[in-house]
Amino acid sequence: MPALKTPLIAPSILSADFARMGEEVEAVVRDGADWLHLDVMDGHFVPNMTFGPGMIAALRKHTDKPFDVHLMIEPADAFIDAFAKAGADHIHVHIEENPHVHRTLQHIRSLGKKAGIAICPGTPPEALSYILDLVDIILVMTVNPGFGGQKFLESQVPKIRTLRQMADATGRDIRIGVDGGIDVHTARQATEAGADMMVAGTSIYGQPDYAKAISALRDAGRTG
Ligand SMILES: O=C(CO)[C@H](O)[C@H](O)COP(=O)(O)O
Repeated sequence: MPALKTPLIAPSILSADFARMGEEVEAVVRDGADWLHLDVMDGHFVPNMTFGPGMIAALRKHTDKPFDVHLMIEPADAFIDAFAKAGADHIHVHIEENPHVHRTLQHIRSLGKKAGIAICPGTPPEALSYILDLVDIILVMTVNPGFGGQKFLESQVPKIRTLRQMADATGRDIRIGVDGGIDVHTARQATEAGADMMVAGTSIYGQPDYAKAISALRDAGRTG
């Protein structure tokens, strides 16, 4: 029998209690999170604002788990070094954000960080064709970025499948994450299409028992 594939789980602190963020991070780490997903929003690239490198540096003291930092900011280039210094392990920029994203990805890697590329629902997968050699993680947005608690866009499932084929064709180990509306009902569609990492805000931090929520998501997303 083929081995089951288990997706990584990255709770999004966007849905956590901002007044108790250190405790909220420790709680999901204790309860089984693989990575922490940190959404940085600027009120310009997306119509919402969150936090900057200062918050990430403060949270760094609460866990050694990888910090998966999703920059929904424009321009991002001027801030990459600050997020790296603050303790980001993976830095995602948006393909839509900047015509020189190839250079941005090179820069992220030159800092010793994993380079992530995030892609909005309206952007075709082929937009990533000429940068995949520089990408460690693809973050497929399954909602329009900016807010937690939105409904999973099923229209993105074929895109996940196409990106999985494109990623595998490189012969490199590229992770594909999904972000937005991921819960026990939608997880399987994403992982069957090729996602191997799931970001989840509401379906973890919106639940009374984080350990149960994380393990239910992981089970729901298991394939093979
Ligand atoms: O990037 C994001 C929003 O732009 C969030 O990570 C995402 O929406 C997670 O929230 P939820 O799981 O509640 O949909």
